[in-house]
Amino acid sequence: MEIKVILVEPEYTINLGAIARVMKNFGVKDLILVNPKVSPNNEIARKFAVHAVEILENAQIVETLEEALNGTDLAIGTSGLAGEDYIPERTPINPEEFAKRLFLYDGSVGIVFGRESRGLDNKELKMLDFTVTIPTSQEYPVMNLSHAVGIILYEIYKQRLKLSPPEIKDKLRKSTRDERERAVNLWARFLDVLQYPKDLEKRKFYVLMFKRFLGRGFIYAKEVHSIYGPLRKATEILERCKNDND
Ligand SMILES: C[S@@+](CC[C@H](N)C(=O)[O-])C[C@H]1O[C@@H](n2cnc3c(N)ncnc32)[C@H](O)[C@@H]1O
Repeated sequence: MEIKVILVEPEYTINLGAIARVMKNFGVKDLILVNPKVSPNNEIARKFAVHAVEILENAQIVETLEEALNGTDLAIGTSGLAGEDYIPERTPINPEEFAKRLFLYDGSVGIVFGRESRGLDNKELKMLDFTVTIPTSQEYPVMNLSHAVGIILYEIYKQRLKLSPPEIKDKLRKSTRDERERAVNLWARFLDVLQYPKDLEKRKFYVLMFKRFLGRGFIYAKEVHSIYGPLRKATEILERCKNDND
């Protein structure tokens, strides 16, 4: 499993440095910066990175979150605002639960952190498979960006220590984003042919729920493949019935 830390529009050099340092502490090397507001090679960032300047030097800079997610099989958002359960983009799991499930996974995982000023918006969270929220005091739930990165990487590191490499390798292969996306598209097509629900917004919501369900479940490739056939068949039968009736 390969982990990438993705920072969306980071605003403070001190945080960049502190994040590079904590990444190295927990053995994570890949840093992607989406449209950063400060340079990773700034003197202050380098000073706070201490022995991890190479992480700043090798950081990949991209313009959009889409670009950053290219090549990731699983993309996780992080938010201090857990929100209500009925806001799907913000229905969270905690970092420990996330880290445990992560090690059943083989692919490339992008962990996305938001801006210091306003976090990630719902449109960005929608692009991700699910959200992780660190439980904190309700009096002040939103953490400093670099502290949040540290806690999540620490939880992953703890799990890494528990599992030996051969055990990890023996696990079945987990589904990739593309494989799950294919199932989501088939589900969307099925609902379109079924014309259910009539309300298009509601239909889109059902598709989003299906995507969340697949993402949060850490589904095996074999499992997701087993959805394709029945969905495709059901859609074909429905289409045929419709054509016969026309
Ligand atoms: C300073 S916070 C953003 C604060 C912003 N005012 C907001 O309301 O979202 C910057 C980033 O740190 C991470 N973060 C902060 N608190 C967190 C928490 N309790 N759990 C998970 N991530 C958190 C998230 O990635 C967040 O986007």
